[in-house]
Amino acid sequence: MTAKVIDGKAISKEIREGISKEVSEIKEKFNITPGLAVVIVGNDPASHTYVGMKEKSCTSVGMYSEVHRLPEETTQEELLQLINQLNEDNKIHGILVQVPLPGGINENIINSYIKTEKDVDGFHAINSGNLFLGEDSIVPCTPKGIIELIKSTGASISGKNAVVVGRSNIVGKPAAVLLLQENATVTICHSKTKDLKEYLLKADIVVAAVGKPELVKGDMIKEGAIVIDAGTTVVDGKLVGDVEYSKACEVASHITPVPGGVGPMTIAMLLENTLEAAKKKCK
Ligand SMILES: Nc1nc(=O)c2c([nH]1)NC[C@@H]1CN(c3ccc(C(=O)N[C@@H](CCC(=O)O)C(=O)O)cc3)C=[N+]21
Repeated sequence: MTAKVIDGKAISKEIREGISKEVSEIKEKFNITPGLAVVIVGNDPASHTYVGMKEKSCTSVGMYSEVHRLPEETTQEELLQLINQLNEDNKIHGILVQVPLPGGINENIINSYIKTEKDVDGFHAINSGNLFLGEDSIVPCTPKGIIELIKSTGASISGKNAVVVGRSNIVGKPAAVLLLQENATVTICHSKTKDLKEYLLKADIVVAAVGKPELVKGDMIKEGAIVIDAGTTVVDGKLVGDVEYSKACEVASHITPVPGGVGPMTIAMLLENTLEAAKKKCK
């Protein structure tokens, strides 16, 4: 079997075009321009690249974008002050604080200060709690994009064995909850899992989100599985996923490439969440 490539770049482009149309409509009808504020603290080059991409996508669909680049030595107190200011700013419908944050700043405390309706990352405890409960919530961008990519294959998720590798709050855990909501049988594997291969060989759907280059080998994948690779590690200046791509292509039915898979969808979902947040202000 040679896997079909799930083209995240093309799918996200279509989504962005739809968003762009909706942005023009609400500008015209309600005189509201959806606005996103991104906050980044410190000098991590990869994080600055991602933030630059978010800014560019935002303006390309006609949204308002502002980026706050803060120095490494920013205190939690100073960051909270900025969040409060953005919470009160009517131009801003979405606030995203890029993670990881420098040591000394508690991510969960920062996220808890963001107004829940502006929490376009879906990291606030109220949003993650509502997601967990199956209530309406803002859904974290990467996991939301992952579900869309799986659905783009036309396969149904219900009743499938899904294995999520990784248990981060931003990808693994919420991805597992969303898959469960779609009625998959979900297993979460992580660094302490005894025999990763044993679990993976039963998986009809694999979501790899650990950030360990090529941890998931081709021979760990079941014939015909759908493989979603959310890993993005830079190795020798090149972006590498969590899946041994060329080998996995020989067994999977569908697979996402890195780059060009989950990454662009994450940004499309961020725009979608920002648009939704702005639409709540349209009356
Ligand atoms: N509060 C917060 N929210 C996030 O959503 C968030 C974050 N912090 N911290 C870091 C991760 C990472 N992330 C990516 C987004 C897009 C690409 C992306 O579009 N990548 C392109 C290629 C990029 C390249 O070539 O370097 C691709 O995969 O095709 C990657 C990674 C969002 N994150």
